[in-house]
Amino acid sequence: MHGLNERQRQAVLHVDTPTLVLAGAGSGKTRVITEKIAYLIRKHDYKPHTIYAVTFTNKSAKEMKERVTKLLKDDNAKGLNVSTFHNLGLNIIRREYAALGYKANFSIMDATDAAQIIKELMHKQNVDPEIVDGVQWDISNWKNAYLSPQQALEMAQDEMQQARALLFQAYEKQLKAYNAVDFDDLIGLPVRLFKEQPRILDKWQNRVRYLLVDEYQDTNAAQYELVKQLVGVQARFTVVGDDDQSIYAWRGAQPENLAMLKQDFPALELIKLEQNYRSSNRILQSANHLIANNPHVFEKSLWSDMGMGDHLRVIACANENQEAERVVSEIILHKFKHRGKNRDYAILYRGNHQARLIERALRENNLPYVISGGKSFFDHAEIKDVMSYLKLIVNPDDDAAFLRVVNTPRREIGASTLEKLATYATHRGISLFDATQEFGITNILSDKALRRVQLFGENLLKWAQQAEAAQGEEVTHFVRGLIEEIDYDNWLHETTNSPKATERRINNVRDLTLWIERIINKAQQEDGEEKKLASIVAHMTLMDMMERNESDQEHDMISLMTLHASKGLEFPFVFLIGMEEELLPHKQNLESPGLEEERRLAYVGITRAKHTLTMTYASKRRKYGEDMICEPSRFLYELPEELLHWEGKPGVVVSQEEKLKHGNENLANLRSMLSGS
Ligand SMILES: Nc1ncnc2c1ncn2[C@@H]1O[C@H](COP(=O)(O)OP(=O)(O)OP(=O)(O)O)[C@@H](O)[C@H]1O
Ligand SMILES: [Mg+2]
Repeated sequence: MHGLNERQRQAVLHVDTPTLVLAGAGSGKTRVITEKIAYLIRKHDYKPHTIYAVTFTNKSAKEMKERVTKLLKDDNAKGLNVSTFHNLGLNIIRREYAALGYKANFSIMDATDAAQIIKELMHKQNVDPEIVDGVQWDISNWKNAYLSPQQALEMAQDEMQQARALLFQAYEKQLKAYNAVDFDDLIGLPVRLFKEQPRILDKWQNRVRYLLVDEYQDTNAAQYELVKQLVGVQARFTVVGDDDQSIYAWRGAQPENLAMLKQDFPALELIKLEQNYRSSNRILQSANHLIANNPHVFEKSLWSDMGMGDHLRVIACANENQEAERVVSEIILHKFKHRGKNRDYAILYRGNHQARLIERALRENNLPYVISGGKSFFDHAEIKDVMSYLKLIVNPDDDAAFLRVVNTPRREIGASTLEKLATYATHRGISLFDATQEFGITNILSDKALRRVQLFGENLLKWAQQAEAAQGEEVTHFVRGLIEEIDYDNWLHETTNSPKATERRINNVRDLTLWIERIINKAQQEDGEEKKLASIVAHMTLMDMMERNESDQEHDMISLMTLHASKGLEFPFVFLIGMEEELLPHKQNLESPGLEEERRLAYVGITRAKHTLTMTYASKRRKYGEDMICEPSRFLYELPEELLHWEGKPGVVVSQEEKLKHGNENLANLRSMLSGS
């Protein structure tokens, strides 16, 4: 615990009473969690596998495990459970699937899969899409509030709500038939199971001897329930959070959970941290000043002994192109002056679409970058195809996967054949895959169709058997063999417009197999485990772009990410772009309580910076094919004037001349530095 301040030490030392650390950004909350895990293992003889820590992203889970391993040096941190809430839920379901009425190799449906299922259900049941617009959202909310379809139906107040609740019911039935769970189920199912079967809960309470939760302010009702269940009356837990950083209300997060803790656990020890170890005082004071505009559950005051630091810069740009160029030229210059590493720089923005121009500018200047939390790797059609094959091979009940791959590549199995097959399967209560294996279909399909369906079925069966037999490296061989056998590269050639796009897609598929290989090797090296396809598929479904890039991140690259994805991270030099009305705050959140959430988002962004923070806004921005005049964000005016340095005036479009002048200055600067070095 060397180097912790007094309050942090207290937070680590409280082992017998539940502990809440409530503190602002950069005050060492995450640090408390890692130190506490090490302390529990060292001084309280906790076995690592009895400690469970929950973090917000896969990336931070990985980082936390590494930090603890380092802290423990020779002591063994093997078996320590650090994961996201969703991964924790998945682990519970993996062990308890039978009690939940699932078969071992259940599939996990992501949001796109779920949307597809809902679309098909609407079509099947002839529901007017307009009536149920946004129903996926409702379903997610119901699940996060752990309401059953029955309860949703009872609560419905008009026909429209009824229609939605009925769709929810059908959706749940469909998932079950596919032996599949969706993302919300990963939390919801364990919660329900623990409610209904106290003996299983007992077992888990024994397994989870100590629970730690980071970024607690972003837990939703279901996640809080899971925490309460797991800790039980023993209440051995530590949670850390910052209500000012709650940015997931739109996903059901309830910052009130912070206040609820005191009610639910009267013995709760509340510890506040006030020293910030991350940012210069100018950055810190600006952040404090901004967030003071929000109503507060708990008052906090942060200080730092990192010196005043530079002024925060606000740069006016003529338009979004100039903004991108300017940010990139600032980075080039700064890197040169300070011999900065690429990885010291982060460019943060409100929405993913803002990354495009920045990316282009970075590429043009040969600056390596990595985007976190952008369009998921899994959203690419080719990745969906291959993953669907793998899912289906692992879980033959996954009809959604079956339908995706049955004609990819083309097998000439037509819509009417599929419909007959589906009717047959529904009638007999079996999956499409199973139906292909049955003799009964000979009576309903034409000879030609039958042959094709049976051939596909035989192949599936063969692959399923091969996959079942394979472990470790054999799994990689199997996946490569499969892609070759279905001649997938060729299919991409045939169906993709440009050679360049084809190449990109083939590379994506290659990346996927390389990634599978990495997962297998890692499991072998770290835990001596020979992975099977089923666990690899489950593991991968839970990952996001962030984790895929995890190995890249260790390389020297500039980070690009949304404000949401930046939570918990820190960078020496931060650029916050698009500081404009209707962008940040987002145009759909211009009024309370959305506006407060936007302000917290800005607060999160500002507090990522250690040494410098540069904010930019454009006076004009192209939206929907039109140039729109933009106003600087109101949040800029909520920062203390004396700590800012404005470059260019608000609302004044920078002329071509000025732009040129600036460009020339930059060049001249660079030249003089080059000649000086
Ligand atoms: N006692 C300490 N002495 C020196 N450095 C510290 C101390 N505590 C934390 N730090 C450092 O301060 C930085 C911020 O810590 P940490 O990430 O744990 O803060 P946090 O409260 O979790 O922030 P956030 O709210 O953004 O998640 C880290 O670089 C950490 O190593
Ligand atoms: Mg943190």
